[in-house]
Amino acid sequence: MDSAQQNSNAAAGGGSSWGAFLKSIASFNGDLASLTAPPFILSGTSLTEFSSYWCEHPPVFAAPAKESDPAKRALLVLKWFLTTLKQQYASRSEQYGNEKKPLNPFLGELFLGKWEDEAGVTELISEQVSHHPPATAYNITNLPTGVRLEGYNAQKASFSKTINIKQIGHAVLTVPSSTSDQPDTFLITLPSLHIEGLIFGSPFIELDGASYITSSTGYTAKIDYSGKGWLSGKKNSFVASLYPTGKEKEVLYNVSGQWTKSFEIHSGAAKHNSKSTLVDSWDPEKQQHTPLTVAPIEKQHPLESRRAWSKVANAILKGDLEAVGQEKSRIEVAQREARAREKVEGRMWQRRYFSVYTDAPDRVLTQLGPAIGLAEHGDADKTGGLWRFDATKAEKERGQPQLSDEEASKIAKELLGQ
Ligand SMILES: CC(C)CCC[C@@H](C)[C@H]1CC[C@H]2[C@@H]3[C@@H](O)C=C4C[C@@H](O)CC[C@]4(C)[C@H]3CC[C@]12C
Repeated sequence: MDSAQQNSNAAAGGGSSWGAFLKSIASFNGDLASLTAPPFILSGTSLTEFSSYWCEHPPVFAAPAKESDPAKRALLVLKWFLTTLKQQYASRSEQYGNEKKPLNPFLGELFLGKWEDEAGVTELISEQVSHHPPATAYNITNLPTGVRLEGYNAQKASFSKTINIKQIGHAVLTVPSSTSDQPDTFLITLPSLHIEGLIFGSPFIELDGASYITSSTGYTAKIDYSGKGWLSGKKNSFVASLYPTGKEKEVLYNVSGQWTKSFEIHSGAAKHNSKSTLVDSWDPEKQQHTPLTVAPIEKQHPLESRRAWSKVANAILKGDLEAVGQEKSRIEVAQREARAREKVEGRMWQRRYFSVYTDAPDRVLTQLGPAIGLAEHGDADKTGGLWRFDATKAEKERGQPQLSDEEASKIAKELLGQ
């Protein structure tokens, strides 16, 4: 019996808590962390890890740096964005047969790693920068080309027929220019999503609405998402177009397909137009992905995700729900105590790699936001601030010596109760 069948039996009431879970969803208050999900839905992976989904294919991420024509560069950025969707939104359901509920990161949680392949070294820094409201910030840099993605996001959930999730936040891709000192900047919005298959006990993600990428060189891409029964009748479908900003009808390239399967890029407004030619295509089945390298757990900082959550993750793997509860609550209690100490001592938790951008207004949002409906404030009130990568802090972190075992144990005790 495969996992979808098992879940479906569970959903039919085979002694599982799925029915109770569905009932609890119906009275859902919008707080995803508060959902008590049945064991098969629990994941031992924290949301801070999800930032790595932006770079499954580093050569595709870095490719825009080698293109000097601004329209073709914008197309390469759109292509890279589309190639990330499968891992971002379908990797758990493809691997396990159903979407899973990730671990809710604690403030200061880190996920650090790097990819090494023909694109050279690409570094990932992901940090939980806010707990109330929860927000994760990330910075990904391809060292040889300097192509850099930074962003932050939070999720706002609501219930209407199913769980609907709006992503708050945005990403900024910087691509060094071969002709000018000023790099090209691409402002990226994030798609909304909802959960399908809840009733059958095998939830999976479907994207909806539209998301945008707009560039400082004057090009905008609009991506329209649809599921089964909509535009193409196929799940995970999308159509995208790239046009000079403000001239939506003057389409230079159109892209269509399924973000979980393959897609084609054609010139002009329509795929089947006699003047349109096939420019490029992508089939994830035919592509190699580069695995992310993460330090072995014992070498990680105590606040690094896999080390901090290792006991919870092991308990989830064993299906030992009592231990899951105990280990999670150790972290939660220690975190509450840490916040209380900070309050008494009149200090704030220091983020290691990101700072709230206070020199308002933000240059990128002011310049590019209006073209795609993003406000200057970047929804900072819903993400605990407008977060930007702080290179000075990162440099300082790099210079830090490895913690001794005693120092690591002290941090783990004080901040994680371990
Ligand atoms: C399975 C369900 C019943 C429980 C709810 C789980 C819910 C909190 C999870 C499910 C999918 C998660 C999305 C995920 O698809 C991908 C991303 C992209 C990444 O860049 C940022 C996080 C985000 C939006 C996840 C948030 C948590 C979601 C909605």
